[in-house]
Formats: sequence, C-alpha cells, structure tokens
Amino acid sequence: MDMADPASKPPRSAPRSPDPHGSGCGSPGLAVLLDALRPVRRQIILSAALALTGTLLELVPYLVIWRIAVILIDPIAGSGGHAGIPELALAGLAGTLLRFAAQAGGGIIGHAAAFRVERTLRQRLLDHIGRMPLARLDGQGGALKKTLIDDVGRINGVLAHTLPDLVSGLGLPLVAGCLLVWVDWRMALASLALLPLAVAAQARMAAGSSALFTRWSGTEAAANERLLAYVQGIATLKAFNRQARSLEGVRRTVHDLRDLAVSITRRSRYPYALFGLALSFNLATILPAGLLLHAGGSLTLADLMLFLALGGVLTLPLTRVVLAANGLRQLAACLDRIAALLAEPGLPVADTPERPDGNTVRFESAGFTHADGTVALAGASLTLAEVRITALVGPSGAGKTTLARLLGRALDCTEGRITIGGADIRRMDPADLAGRLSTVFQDPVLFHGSLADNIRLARPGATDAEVTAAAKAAGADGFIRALPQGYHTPVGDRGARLSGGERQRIAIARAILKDAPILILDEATAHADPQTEHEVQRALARLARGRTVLVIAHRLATIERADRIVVLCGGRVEASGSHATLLRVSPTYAALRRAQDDAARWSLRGNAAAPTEVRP
Ligand SMILES: Nc1ncnc2c1ncn2[C@@H]1O[C@H](COP(=O)(O)OP(=O)(O)OP(=O)(O)O)[C@@H](O)[C@H]1O
Repeated sequence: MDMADPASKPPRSAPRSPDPHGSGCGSPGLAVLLDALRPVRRQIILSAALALTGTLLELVPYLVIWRIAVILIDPIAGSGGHAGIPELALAGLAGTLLRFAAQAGGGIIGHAAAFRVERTLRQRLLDHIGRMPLARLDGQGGALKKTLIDDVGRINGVLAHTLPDLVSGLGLPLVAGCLLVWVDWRMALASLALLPLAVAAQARMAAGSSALFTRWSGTEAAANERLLAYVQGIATLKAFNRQARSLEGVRRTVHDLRDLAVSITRRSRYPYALFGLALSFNLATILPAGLLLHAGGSLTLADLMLFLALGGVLTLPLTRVVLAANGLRQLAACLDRIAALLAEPGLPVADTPERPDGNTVRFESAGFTHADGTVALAGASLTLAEVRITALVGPSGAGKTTLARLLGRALDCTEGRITIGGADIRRMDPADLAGRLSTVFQDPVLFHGSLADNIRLARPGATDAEVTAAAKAAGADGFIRALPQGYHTPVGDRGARLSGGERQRIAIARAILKDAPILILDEATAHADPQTEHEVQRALARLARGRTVLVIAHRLATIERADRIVVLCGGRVEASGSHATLLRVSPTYAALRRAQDDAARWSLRGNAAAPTEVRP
C-alpha cells in the first residue's frame, strides 16, 4: 500500500445502519427493537402466552358459578340435585391456582427477558458511543443520558408490563365475547352495546395526540435541560448572585409543562369520562335486555346471572389496551432516538490494520475543521521524535488541544494525516493505538470507586504493589496514605473530593502504570504547587525516558528543557527548535515569553504594565 497516498484505500466506515443483522423492516426503531428481541424471543413469546393463559383462567370462576347456577336453579338443564357441584368447585379452585401460577411465571420470565434486552441494548449503545468521534459527543450529556437510561428503560417497561397488559386486555374480551355469543348472541350484543361509544370517545382523544405528545416531549426536554444547567451551575450563579434570575427561567419552563398538562387534561376530560363509563357500565344495557328476555321465557335465570356477572366486566380490560397503546406510542419515539444514536457513524476502522514500526509520530499537513466551519488546525506538519520530548506551545485557541485529540483519534483529521511508526493511525487497530498512548489531561476525570481502582484503570491486572509504585512515582503516595482509608478511599463524582493537584497526580500514576510508549501531557502540572511540581516533574522525567513525549504547556518555564519546542499559531506550525532559537526566530514564542514575564511581575496592587497580548 502506498502510504503517501492516504486516499489509495479508503478506510471502511463503521456500519451506519441500526439494523446490522438485516431485520428488513421499514422503521429503523422497530429494526433496533426486533434485533434486541432476537435472543429472548422465546422467553417473550412464553411470557405473553402465560399472560394470556392467566387471563383466560380468570374466566373459570365465572363459568363455575354459571354451571353451579344451572345445576341448582335451572329446572330444565340442571339435574335437580347437587351432582357435579364438588367437581365444579374443585375445577374453580384449580383454575384459580393455575391462573396465579401462569401470571407469576409469565411475569418472572417477562421481567428476566426485559432486563436482558435492557442490558444488551445499553451495552450496544455504550459500545457504539465508544466508537463515535468524541467531538460528536461534546455537550450531548443530557440527550445521551435520556437515550441510555430513560429510553432503554422504557423498553424494559413495555416488555415486562405493557405487552402482558396488551395480550390480556385484548384476549379476555375476545374469548369472553365469543363465549357469551355462544351462550346467547342477543345478550352478547346487549353486553357490547356501549362499545361504539367507547371507540368514538377514544378516537376523539387520539385525534391530534401525537402532535401533543411531541410538544410534551419537547417541553419536558427543555425543562430538564434548564433544571440540569441550573443545578450544575449553582456555585457560579451563587457567586454572581444570579440564582434567583436563573431559577426564574427554570420556573418558567416547569410552568410551561404544567400549563400543557392542564390543557391536555382539559381537552380530553369529557371523552375520557365517556370512555370509562361506556366500558364499565354495561349493566345499563344488560339488565333491561336480560329481564325482558327472561320475562319472555327465552333466557334462563342461570344465563341471566352469567351475563350480569361476566357481561358487566366484558369490556373493562380494553382500558388496559388503551393505556398499552399509549405506552407503545411513547416507545416508538424512544426507539427512534435509540436508532438515531446507533445510526451515528463511528470512527472509520481499517479492514486490515497496519502495525507501526516504532513510535515516531508524524503530523503530515494535519488539519481539522469543525462542523460549524471553525478551522482548529490548518495543516500542521511536525514530528515527535522517538525517545524525545517535544513541547507544544502557542496562544489560546492555536489548536494545541485539537492536535492532541487528533493523535488519540478523539477526532479524525479532515485533511492530511498522522502516522505512528509509518502507519496511518486511521488504519491501525484501535486497541493497538489506544495501547500505545497515555494521556494526562488538564482536568482529569476520576470515576466512582476507590483511589486504587482509579489508578488501576490504566491496567486492570496490576497488583497492589504495582499500583503503589506508580502512585509513589507520581508523588501521590503521600497524600493517599494520609487519607483515613488510604488507597481504599472512595472517590466521588469527577473526583470532587480531591484537589485539582491531587487529581492530576492520580492521573499521572495511571499513565505511569499504563507504561505506554507515547505520552501526551496536556498541562499536566498546571494544578501542582511548587513543591509537588518539582516531585511530579522528576517523576515525569523518569517516565518520559525511552518514550515519545508530547507536552502541551502554557507555562514556558516547564518545557524549556524539552528536546524540541514547536510553536503553534493560528492552527499552523510557526517555528520549532530550542528555547534559545525560538526566542530569536519566533515572534509568537517571544510574545508568549514576554506575556509570561509580565504576568510574573504583575501584582494585585496594579503596578505592572499592560499585559502583552498574544494572538492565535
Ligand atoms: N466544538 C467546537 N466547535 C467549534 N470550534 C471549536 C470547537 N472546539 C474548539 N474550537 C475552536 O478550535 C480552535 C482551537 O481550539 P483548541 O482547543 O485546540 O486550542 P488550544 O490551543 O488548545 O487552546 P487553549 O490553550 O485555550 O486550550 C479554537 O478557535 C476553538 O475556539
């Protein structure tokens, strides 16, 4: 393959389709659901069958009472004695026990399958998110949470509850209706006489409901977003005494939600009342029709009793169907969101990965332009020599972070390319690339778990001794041991209970433990105090030995001893060389140096000259 021509073999894109197994069904959301259901389809069918069986067994007591009534009071059909009643009573008891067994069994199997689908789908989404360019995920925390937690959770609810409700809500009226038609079709018609009213009321409620549901989802999302922003920014808002004003915005969105709920309720109150009445008040038609037919001698008392008991509740389960239909409508929106996320393209992966020869990193006219057209890196060419420290400096916005993100494939170059040991990183096995890189970010994230767990993240199989050695080398062992639970101390969200400098030392310990051949230090010592910084610098110097190192630093003092300093300005490499050389040849470097000297002399009493401005 010609490495000079990156276009010679375009990398294969990760599948865009949310239907990789080819469910062949029109809606992407439905395809996702069918795909997720495939491994548990037997359990789902069994759970639905048991739900239906349990529902049909609900009819047994009615039938038993009816047959007993026939025996006791019907002079023609009954035998006149009590023969058969004990058997019927036993059948009633057995039917009831079986009904509980079927419903419990169906519930257990359905829940187990639903949780399995939930877990599998969530894992699939997490894997997919892991393959997506990080830039695509920036600022998407709220939406991702909604899809990963709420939408996937709703699928669980539908499989475990809505589906059995739907099966029983449709099955019971259908079978009971057939039975009643068989007993007496005229009375069956009387039992269903109010059904058209219920259907009309439901149609009235359904008209325009999907537009309302979309409006509701939008208003709810806006309220959630405002609330989340308020809670996350409460410290800053308090500092500027703006919490009342910001809370007003939250209150407004919550009020919008309330107003919408009220208007939806108002709009549907009469149809809803009519719907409930029509389904639950069959006696209004059964009783007069039954009495008339009984008086006319064409309906036995036992049959009249059956219709009064069973006909009265015949259509009631249809309310479950309506609720289930609402649940399914909401599920469709959830599935669409899940399918849309799965349809987001992942970073392209090569069919036949290339293996780098060494760890020299080359940026070859590497450029990156954001979707909004902002050029973050405009064709930068530089080499990170193996076993050397290359420092990257430049004013804010020059593209330093972008360059580091491109190397880790958090983003892919929109022009040019990056190679490691001669291999285009887009054609490397992602695991190989990840294994070769260690990054210490400006603001490292610590996860739930102990401090030891957080260090071990870099190498899950590391022994306690290796974790401690890494922490010692990072200058973290001292403060960790000073904590009451030492290495077992739990860490809160984003390591909130540790200071910035402490979090950074944990991140450095991770990098030390990972022992990757290429190291990216993004302002790694920014939070450290002078004493700690000295320790950390020594640890980093030890760690850097024998590795390809890229240091991104604003404080020039920390990188003066780098093997080579590269000055980035406006997304391009302006110059590179030693500190002394750059002071002569790079106006940006000289300006940065002056700005830093100004800052060092600056005091709160305001005796310094105006700070030097450095433009990207
Ligand atoms: N998501 C984004 N969308 C659009 N433009 C962006 C985005 N992220 C960064 N940029 C822009 O890209 C340019 C380079 O940003 P980058 O973060 O790489 O600079 P930097 O040199 O690391 O800056 P700093 O030293 O302040 O961290 C900047 O102009 C920045 O505003």
